[in-house]
Amino acid sequence: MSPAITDSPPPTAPAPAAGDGWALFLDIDGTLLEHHRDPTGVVVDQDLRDLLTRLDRRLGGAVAVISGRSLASIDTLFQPMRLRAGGLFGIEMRLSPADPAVAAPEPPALAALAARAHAEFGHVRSIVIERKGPVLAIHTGPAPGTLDEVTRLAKAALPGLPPGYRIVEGNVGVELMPAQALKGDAVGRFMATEPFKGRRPIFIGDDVPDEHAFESVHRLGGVAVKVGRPEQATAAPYALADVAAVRAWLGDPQFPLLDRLARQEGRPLPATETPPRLSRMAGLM
Ligand SMILES: O=P(O)(O)OC[C@H]1O[C@H](O[C@H]2O[C@H](CO)[C@@H](O)[C@H](O)[C@H]2O)[C@H](O)[C@@H](O)[C@@H]1O
Repeated sequence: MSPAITDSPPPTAPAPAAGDGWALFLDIDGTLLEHHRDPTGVVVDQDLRDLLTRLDRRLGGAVAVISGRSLASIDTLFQPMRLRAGGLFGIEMRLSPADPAVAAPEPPALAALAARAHAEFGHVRSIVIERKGPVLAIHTGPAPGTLDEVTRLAKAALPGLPPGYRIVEGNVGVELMPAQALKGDAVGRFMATEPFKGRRPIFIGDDVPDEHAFESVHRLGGVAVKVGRPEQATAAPYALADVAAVRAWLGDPQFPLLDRLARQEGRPLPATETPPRLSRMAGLM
């Protein structure tokens, strides 16, 4: 943790400059990008590339995406950019932008489950089966009832998968993943390396796997921000309404929350001082 941030500044001290002492971790789908029925249908616009480039420069390179997508998928989306990234919930790590995207292998039992899912659900238009090596996603979208059926199939297959596999039920589907697929661990690995080391992490995410990262940044003295779905329980004490709000907040040249948090170190923000675009989740702080 950065001494410059953990040592509360005296009340009269100026707020630290926006780029000092912070590291930024961003989920992709539902946080930086609006959802699309087909995972390959989302498009990264030039504004987002420019925003990430500016943030990276401002935070001295301490910016990474932590996603359920594979590194190859992240590279395809953001090309020609090469981001620091934790892909497949941290199974595929790229700690430095110079590192290549190395794909993790698919266990045979998971390939067999993917084939079964295709046989059972391949005809359902709303269902998309995404094979990502050691992680299998079955996206159900908003179709009523299909989530239950898909979850039943995944649960029945679980005992046949390698030890440690688990099912994560997300907002619009299920993902089967090995034990080491934990976004919080990916954050921890970045935080142990330059240029993240000694900084204070911020994680912004919208879905169930992001909760592990929220808890991780809390342990590291950081800040967790949940996007959307205010009705869901979350470990994140801060909230942004949607993708547009995330991008507007990240794009604000003043970084208002960061400066304010630094001034308020160790004390919750009074409700009246909550910045307008970033609201605290009711009852969580
Ligand atoms: O951790 P994230 O960056 O949020 O990635 C989570 C999953 O995102 C993608 O799936 C989700 O978004 C798709 C595009 O909007 C949508 O079609 C799908 O229903 C959502 O589940 C991605 O395809 C997955 O591999 C990620 O695990």
